[in-house]
Amino acid sequence: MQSFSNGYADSIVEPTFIRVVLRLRPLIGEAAKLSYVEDGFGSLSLQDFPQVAGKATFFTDANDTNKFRFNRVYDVDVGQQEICEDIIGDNVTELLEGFNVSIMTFGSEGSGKTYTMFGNDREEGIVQRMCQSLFDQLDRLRQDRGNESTVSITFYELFAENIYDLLSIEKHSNILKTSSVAKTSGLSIKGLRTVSVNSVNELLSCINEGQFRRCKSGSHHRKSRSSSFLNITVEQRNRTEETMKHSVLQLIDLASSNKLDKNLKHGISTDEIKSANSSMQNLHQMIYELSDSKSPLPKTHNSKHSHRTSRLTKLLQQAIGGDSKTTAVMLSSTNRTDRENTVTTLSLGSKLKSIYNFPTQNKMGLNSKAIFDLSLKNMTTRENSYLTRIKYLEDEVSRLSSTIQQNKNQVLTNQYLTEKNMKLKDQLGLQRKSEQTRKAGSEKDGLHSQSNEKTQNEMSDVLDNLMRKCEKVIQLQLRLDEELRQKSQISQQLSYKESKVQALEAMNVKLLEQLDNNEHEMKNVLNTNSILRKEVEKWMQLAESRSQNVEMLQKEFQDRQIAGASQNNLLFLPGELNHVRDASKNKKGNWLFGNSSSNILGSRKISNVSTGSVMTINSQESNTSKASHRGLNLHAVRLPFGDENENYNDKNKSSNT
Ligand SMILES: Nc1ncnc2c1ncn2[C@@H]1O[C@H](COP(=O)(O)OP(=O)(O)OP(=O)(O)O)[C@@H](O)[C@H]1O
Repeated sequence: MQSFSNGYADSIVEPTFIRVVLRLRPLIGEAAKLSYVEDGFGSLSLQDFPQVAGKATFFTDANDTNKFRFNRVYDVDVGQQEICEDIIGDNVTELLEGFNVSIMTFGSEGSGKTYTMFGNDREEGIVQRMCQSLFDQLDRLRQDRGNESTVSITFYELFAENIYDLLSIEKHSNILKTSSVAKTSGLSIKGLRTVSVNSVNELLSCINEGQFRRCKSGSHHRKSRSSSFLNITVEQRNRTEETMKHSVLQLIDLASSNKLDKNLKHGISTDEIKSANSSMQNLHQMIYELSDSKSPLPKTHNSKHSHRTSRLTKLLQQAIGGDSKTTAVMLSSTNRTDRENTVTTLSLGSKLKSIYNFPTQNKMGLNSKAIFDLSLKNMTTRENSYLTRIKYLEDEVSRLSSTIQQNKNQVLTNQYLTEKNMKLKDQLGLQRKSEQTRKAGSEKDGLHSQSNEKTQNEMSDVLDNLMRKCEKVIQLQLRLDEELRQKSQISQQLSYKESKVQALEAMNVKLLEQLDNNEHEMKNVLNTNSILRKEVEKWMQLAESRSQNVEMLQKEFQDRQIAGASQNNLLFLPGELNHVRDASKNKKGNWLFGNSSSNILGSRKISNVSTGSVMTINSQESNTSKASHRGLNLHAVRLPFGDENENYNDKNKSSNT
């Protein structure tokens, strides 16, 4: 490879081909797919494409007509991250070594140029990833080698051969003036804003601002036909090594390469369509010319001439055939209906791949004259940018001061009118008084002429009229005051009532809470009651069954006692009790009757007898005793219930013993 000097001491120029990669865009919806074969070595063959409209010039190789060669082909299924990282590759490192770097996207409408360069809401593009990598590496160089660096950017778009500043501080950016640089066949843009940034966030927010302005500046076709140029300038100084590096990263999102039909409506004027089409045509032509030139010599007469045809080609002077390390990203559709555009893109890509660039390492000794020239140039650019900003701010200040002045004048006029009004009122009062005095005087004297009297009468009428009006105004004012007072009273009452309503509502809430509590307690009591009721029923059933048992036992006992008595020959004289002493202590029961000799005479159920176990009644005292029983003691024994029987048996036993 031949080397050339670029004019700076120690700078080496190494001619190198532009790196060209191809990204195939996935199909949208149900579109029919172009059949192609990617051989894995950067060659793409279109299978169903023998020729397009006879444009054999599109083919890269006369013997191998369908083959287009690239440095790499990314098929439809390769993701954004992998593509971006591969494209960025060593570019940031080379930039920081002092080489200018250019990356440009190229393709027809909707092929994914902006998506690949700037990404979208969900995925970052080349720009974001490169900016991050740039600041990461600058940080590392500062820490490891003590490099001091400054980063500044310009961001503009070219639409229909007009340049607009995307970082302009004006709301609507104007067309910027340009002048050709004879030496380099490049373009100098006047009044372009340069912004210095200190962090990746500052840089990205500037870029987002510009990109937002570009997308919002008009119809989709306007954006599609515009090319954006993002230039990031990096300056690094190393005081230990006494070197300085200066490099520019150019990120170019080119306008769509397909022609726009000027007979259709696109939301842009016919002139603009014409200009955009011819601008793109010039670029295609330049690419063909440069690729045909087999000479690796930089800046030949031909190459300079090729760049001069339009502003677009002049702006691409550094990237195509210039001093940049350039990567061209060709974006292509795989849709069968886009075949013609695809072939154009593939052909241009193949052509670009055969163009020489002449990357130069811009590294200088710190004491060299070049560094001062460069610093001077940078300072001039910055000064221009500051001057533009200062001018804008001055305009703003003067606009605001004139608004303030207008407001001030208005206030002064108001003050003046109020004062004048007051004076007139005073004058009116004085005139009225003097008129009254004069009237009184003239009545006294009777010397006034009739005409004077008439004038005076008229004046006095006018004055009266005015006074009446004034009085009316005063009355109206008073009425207004009164109404206002009433309104304020009503509003006070209303607020009082509102507060009362609020208090009542609060009370209501409390009462409802209490009611809830009571209901809850009531439920608890009812539950307890039902449990108790069940208990009582259980106990009653138990009592019932016991009383049945007792009755059975009692009966058994009675039967046994009678049987026992007959066995022991116990004899009772038959008797009858009908005498009751204490009714409250009486109990129903079966009683045995007998005489003092313990003979059971009989058993009888009686209703009213004392609960005492044994009653002894002298039959002689009894009113009801029968004659046959007189002189005998009658014993009556109540047969006890249940457990009472046992006591009785015990007693009986003890009395027997
Ligand atoms: N490889 C891809 N994968 C997924 N979506 C893509 C791809 N390429 C492009 N798109 C989507 O297609 C749409 C058009 O892409 P983009 O705007 O990047 O195209 P363009 O070439 O810049 O178009 P134009 O020149 O008209 O401005 C966008 O919504 C984008 O997100």
